[in-house]
Amino acid sequence: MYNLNYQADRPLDLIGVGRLCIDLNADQFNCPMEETSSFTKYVGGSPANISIGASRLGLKTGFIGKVSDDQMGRFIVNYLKNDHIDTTNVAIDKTGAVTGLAFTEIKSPEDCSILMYRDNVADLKLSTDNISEDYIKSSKVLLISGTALAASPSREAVFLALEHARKHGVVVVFDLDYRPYTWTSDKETATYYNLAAEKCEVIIGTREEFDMMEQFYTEKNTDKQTASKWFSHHAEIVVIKHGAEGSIAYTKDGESYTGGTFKTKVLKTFGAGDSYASAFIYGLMNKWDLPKAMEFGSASAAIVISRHSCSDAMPSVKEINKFIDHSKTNV
Ligand SMILES: Nc1ncnc2c1ncn2[C@@H]1O[C@H](COP(=O)(O)OP(=O)(O)O)[C@@H](O)[C@H]1O
Ligand SMILES: O=C(O)C[C@@H](O)[C@H](O)C(=O)COP(=O)(O)O
Repeated sequence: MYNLNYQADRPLDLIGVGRLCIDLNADQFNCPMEETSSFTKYVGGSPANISIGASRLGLKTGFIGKVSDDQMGRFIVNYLKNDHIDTTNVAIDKTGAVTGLAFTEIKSPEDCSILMYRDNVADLKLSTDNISEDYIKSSKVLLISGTALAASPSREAVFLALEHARKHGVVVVFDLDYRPYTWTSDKETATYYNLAAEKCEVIIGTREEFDMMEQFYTEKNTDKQTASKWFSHHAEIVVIKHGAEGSIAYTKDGESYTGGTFKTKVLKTFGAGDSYASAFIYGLMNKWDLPKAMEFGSASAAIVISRHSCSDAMPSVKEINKFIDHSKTNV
């Protein structure tokens, strides 16, 4: 079992911090980017997707981020507001920075990739001046994502947010969200990821993401060895995701739980991790046991990968329960 203590008096359940971007998802399937001619626009960025997913599940959600001072920035803020996400701490960049764009390529359901345009992006301009201690202490959970650590001043903003969260008993969830092209040096990447992970109660990542953090080791760690390192810091739960093979969660008391996957009609693979995280966090906040929270995460992922978008596709509790019931009656 795990031990996460949420402060009961907080008006918000979860605050996401970091990237607010745009996904431009290919309208043509089974088609390389060179031949793709049209895209549909959605709000994107891993922490944005997770926060939207959490809000759809009924968690009272806020966001700390920075958007461009243009139509794209306004589109993002309006979308969050429509999804009942508090945007009072979403700042507007005044330096002429732009919104990050993620063009998705769907060559086949198993072969998807993302082409990111992230030069001079507003999300990485988030600074310590945009971090309010009062706001952070108004939440039970703070969700951070690794990409915001890629450059200053966003990096320092996240570390300040972590400082406030630890001071005020806000449970910190870290979705590793490693995007190589936002970083310039492998060693620098691992260094900052490890420094942030030390301060978090829940760490969620893929095997490859943990491998990146462990690049200084001479031998490859097993999942169990990877997880155990963090229990000597603040971690209560470490989740290691293995794509279509499922996930495994470790708890500080030495237990581990294997999470399966649901059969689904995969349209594209991106969005799996973000939907898994939002539904898994929902389970944790409802104090479910880990197998139930992992099943809920896995079902949400199965739904989202069968749909065109990540953010817009995030399901409600009712949809996830219906999907689980339907899947169980069809095995
Ligand atoms: N092909 C698939 N079919 C069913 N579920 C999947 C599939 N791929 C991923 N999932 C679910 O999504 C979760 C996260 O996926 P994963 O690919 O590991 O994360 P990320 O998207 O962050 O790389 C998995 O643990 C699993 O539950
Ligand atoms: O995070 C981004 O900037 C892009 C996302 O919006 C995107 O759609 C995606 O890659 C989702 O990531 P995943 O859930 O880890 O597959």
